[in-house]
This record gives sequence, C-alpha cells and structure tokens, in this order.
Amino acid sequence: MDDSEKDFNLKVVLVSFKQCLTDKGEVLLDHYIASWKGLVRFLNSLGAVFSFISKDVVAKLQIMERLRSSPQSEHYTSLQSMVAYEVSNKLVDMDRRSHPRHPHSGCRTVLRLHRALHWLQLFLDGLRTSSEDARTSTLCSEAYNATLANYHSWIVRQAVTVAFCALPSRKVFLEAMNMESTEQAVEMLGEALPFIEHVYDISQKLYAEHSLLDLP
Ligand SMILES: CCCCCCCC/C=C\CCCCCCCC(=O)N[C@@H](COP(=O)(O)O)[C@H](O)/C=C/CCCCCCCCCCCCC
Repeated sequence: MDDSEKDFNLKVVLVSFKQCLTDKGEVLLDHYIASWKGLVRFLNSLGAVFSFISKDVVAKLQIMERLRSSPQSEHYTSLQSMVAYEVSNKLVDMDRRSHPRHPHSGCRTVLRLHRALHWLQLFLDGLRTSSEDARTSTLCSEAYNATLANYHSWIVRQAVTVAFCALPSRKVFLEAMNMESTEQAVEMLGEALPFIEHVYDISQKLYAEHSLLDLP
C-alpha cells in the first residue's frame, strides 16, 4: 500500500453504502457511484497487478456518470427510476445479439457492479469471521467462485486467480480501516456489512422483478 493512501479510510468507504439508501428504500445512484469510486481507490493502492480489474470498474462508473450528466439525467437519480425508464423505453438489450442496440444501458452496467457487490459482501464477511492466520487469497477466491466467477470467461478467471496471490495479509486489510486495533476493525466490518447487504438485497429484488438478472 503506498504512502498516498495513508489518509485513506476504508471504513468511510464501506459505511458510505449507507448513504445510498433513502427511507423509501431507493438506491441513489450518485452515492452508489461514489461508494464504488472509494473502493476503486483502495483497489489501486494494492498495486498494478489489480489495474485490469480497476480499469473495468472505472469504465463502468464512467458509463453511469455519463448517464447521470446526460439530458435524461433525471431518470438516473435512483436505481428504481433508472430501471423504470430504461425498461419502459426499451433501452435495455435483453438478448445476446451480434449488434446490440443499447450495449451500455444503465441496467446492464449496474448489474455488473451489483454482482461484484455480492463478492464484496462475502469477502468482507470472510475477513470478519476468519481466524488471524487466514489467507486473504483463499477468502477472496472462495467469495469470487461463489459469485462473479459464474459470469466470467476462463481467461478472466485465470487472470483473477493470479492477481489474488498478490493480495496483502488479513492484518493489512484490517489496518486499512484505520481503526485503533484489528479487533475494532472486525467490529466495524460487522457494522458496515448490513448497509452493503441492504443495498444488494434491494437491487437484487428490483432486478428479479423485472427479469433483468441475466442481461447479456
Ligand atoms: C477490508 C477489505 C476491503 C476490500 C475492498 C475491496 C475493494 C475492491 C474494489 C473493486 C472490486 C472489484 C470489482 C470487479 C467488478 C467486475 C465487473 C465485471 O464482472 N466485469 C466483467 C464483465 O463485464 P462486461 O464484459 O460484461 O462489461 C469483465 O469481463 C471483467 C473484467 C475484469 C475482471 C474482474 C475481476 C473481478 C474480481 C473481483 C475481486 C477483486 C479483488 C480485489 C481485492 C481486494
């Protein structure tokens, strides 16, 4: 982890998922994008071996930012308004086609991040509940195999598996939360995880209701 990340507080990023949710259960896209940007910043601090992953996330965040600053921006305030707008205006490619008409719909783009949020949820839970000497590469692979790996090609899975070997130790991850002790960091993960789970569960339900969970 380089010096430029010293003032970076992972706890702030994880808890920021709380701000994504309104009292009515809407997922606010500006906060969703901001939370992901914080995660990317952390990922970048782990070294160049992860840059192919952060580039993919950044590209997806840029798509969402373009939609947020487009003339249709009002429809991209929340996940719910985005789904309603794109589905009712047929802006989502539902089938795999050689010439998709809307290859970068918001629904498709957020779906990729949503699946990655599931990985994050499982990985953080693994960090939280594992023993001090647990290997982060194992925790990360287990979370990955249960989630994102199901949607990735063989070549991506191989590259990801190699990158996992460069992960820092569990202690380093917990120290990145800038808490006084690793015990407090574990406690903080327990507090932050429900926010991430809540965002994930609401998004999952919304996508399922509109049959959007398998968008190509
Ligand atoms: C206290 C611990 C805190 C941990 C904080 C972790 C911060 C992690 C930040 C980002 C996580 C990675 C998000 C990956 C999004 C992947 C989206 C995706 O599935 N993209 C694929 C499909 O896109 P389309 O082609 O359909 O547009 C794309 O093919 C993938 C390309 C690159 C590979 C993505 C690998 C994902 C691996 C997830 C584990 C990341 C390990 C990070 C280690 C901390």
